[in-house]
Amino acid sequence: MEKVVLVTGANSGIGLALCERLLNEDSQLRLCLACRNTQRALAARAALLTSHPDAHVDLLHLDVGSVRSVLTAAQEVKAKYTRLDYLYLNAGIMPNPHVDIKAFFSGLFSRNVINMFATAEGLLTQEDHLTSDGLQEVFATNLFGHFLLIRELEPLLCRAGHISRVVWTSSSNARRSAFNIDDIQHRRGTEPYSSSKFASDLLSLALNRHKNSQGLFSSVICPGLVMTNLTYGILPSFLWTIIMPIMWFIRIFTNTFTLTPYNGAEALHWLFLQKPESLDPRAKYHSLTSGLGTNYTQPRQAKESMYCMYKRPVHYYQVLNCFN
Ligand SMILES: NC(=O)C1=CN([C@@H]2O[C@H](COP(=O)(O)OP(=O)(O)OC[C@H]3O[C@@H](n4cnc5c(N)ncnc54)[C@H](OP(=O)(O)O)[C@@H]3O)[C@@H](O)[C@H]2O)C=CC1
Ligand SMILES: CC(C)CCC[C@@H](C)[C@H]1CC[C@H]2C3=CC[C@H]4[C@H](C)C(=O)CC[C@]4(C)[C@H]3CC[C@]12C
Repeated sequence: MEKVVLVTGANSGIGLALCERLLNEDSQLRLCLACRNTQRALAARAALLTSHPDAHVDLLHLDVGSVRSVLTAAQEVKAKYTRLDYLYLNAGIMPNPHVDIKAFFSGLFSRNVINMFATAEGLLTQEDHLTSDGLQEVFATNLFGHFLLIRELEPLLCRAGHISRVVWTSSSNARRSAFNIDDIQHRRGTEPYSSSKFASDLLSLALNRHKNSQGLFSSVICPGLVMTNLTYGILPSFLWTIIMPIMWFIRIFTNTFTLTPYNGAEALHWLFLQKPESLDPRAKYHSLTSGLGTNYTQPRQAKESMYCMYKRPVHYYQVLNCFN
């Protein structure tokens, strides 16, 4: 049977670009687009079939922010497929973002300017709210729904004699200081996005520790700064019109400014081609684009502070397991 690949948040941005790239790589794939909005999912499927008329593209209704939806979708996947080779955990949100304009202008004239553009450190806060399950929405969507999905799909992901891969779309905005193991939903802070992305890095480490022996391998990537619905939602559109030429100019000097979804999907695509044994479970794989527009993937080791947390991933995994 053909390889089966499931992508969450596949109807736009980096997820959709990844699907296009995977089909360019292997037109025999069985691709499952897991999306919450049926109309947008149908449009994405139609776009993929226009460029790959013979492709197998299935749709799965999945709202990763809803526990019930994840459980139902997982049942459907188990009933439909006998294998699952790649699970791309890409859906993500950054609701009600606020840019600290003062921090932006002081960063602009500091030595930290490149880092500020690459990571948005100290620039962005969000207003989170509760889902109908009573969870913080960013935690539920970016992390917990995906954790639950992996757990429910274990019969397909952890099979004797078979290798499966989980790939998280994390971010360079993931910050250890935004994460608190005693407040894993980030109820008390203003940087739920940073917290949820750091948590996905931590969970990936934990998954490797727990599941490699059962044939499941997890990796995290950072797509760089990509212009998608998520980024466009951060500023009013007229501001983006003014800023965009500057962004393309900075791109010449800054390889993390991947800018297009195609470029941003580079590391996701690259991981698809790698053998899991050759990967570093502690690295984050970055999509990068050179000034001349060449795409490449580079592993970057987590900071020392992450290693200090190296015992914590297991603890975090246990906390999540007890969560529901
Ligand atoms: N753009 C960037 O610069 C960066 C993005 N990322 C990460 O990349 C990933 C993809 O984002 P990007 O392509 O930029 O943005 P998009 O907004 O284009 O894509 C996000 C996707 O996630 C889906 N999604 C959101 N919430 C849910 C949900 N509850 N259930 C199912 N699907 C959902 C969206 O569906 P819908 O259309 O229904 O909203 C959409 O398909 C995210 O995890 C983001 O955090 C990381 C670093 C940088
Ligand atoms: C106040 C304006 C004149 C200028 C504001 C610029 C900002 C809107 C952008 C500067 C840096 C950008 C980002 C950096 C990192 C991204 C990160 C890796 C991610 O996961 C999601 C998107 C970013 C936060 C992105 C968003 C726009 C900026 C903050």
